[in-house]
Amino acid sequence: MSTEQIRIKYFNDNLVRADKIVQGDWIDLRAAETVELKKDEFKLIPLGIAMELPEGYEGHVVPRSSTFKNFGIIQTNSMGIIDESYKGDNDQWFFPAYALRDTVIEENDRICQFRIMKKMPAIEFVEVEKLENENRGGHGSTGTK
Ligand SMILES: O=c1ccn([C@H]2C[C@H](O)[C@@H](COP(=O)(O)OP(=O)(O)OP(=O)(O)O)O2)c(=O)[nH]1
Repeated sequence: MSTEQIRIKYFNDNLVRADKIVQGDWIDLRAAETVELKKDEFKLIPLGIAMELPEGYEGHVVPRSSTFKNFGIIQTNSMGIIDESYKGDNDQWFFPAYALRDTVIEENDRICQFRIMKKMPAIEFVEVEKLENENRGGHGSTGTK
């Protein structure tokens, strides 16, 4: 299995470096500085990294499952999308955080995780009057049991 190389820049000398990972694992990301949030406050938490993603890929950033329990924050965009073009020298990744309680996130706390994904193929929309397929029904149409 081949290994992809990703050029990464760190904005903070103290930040724990990302490890080489086993195929398929998500990669944890860390707060690059200590951030204090009051209940109901919103802040962008810097993740202290910028990357040049492999051509044709984008990055997906989501919270760790323990993030809310540990820090009382949720990610306001649910999932962060890192565009392939977001690769400038100052294109630092960030985590948009909303606090549901007073909290402190310490430098190097692992608050989220990411993976790279192949970008969608080019798509062209073709407008039609009818789709001519059977209706599946939605919003609970298959029941709960
Ligand atoms: O959680 C996130 C979401 C985005 N980004 C960075 C990478 C992304 O490429 C850039 C722009 O994000 P997006 O396209 O989602 O933002 P937008 O609100 O559409 O702004 P823009 O007009 O800059 O595209 O911000 C992050 O670091 N973390």
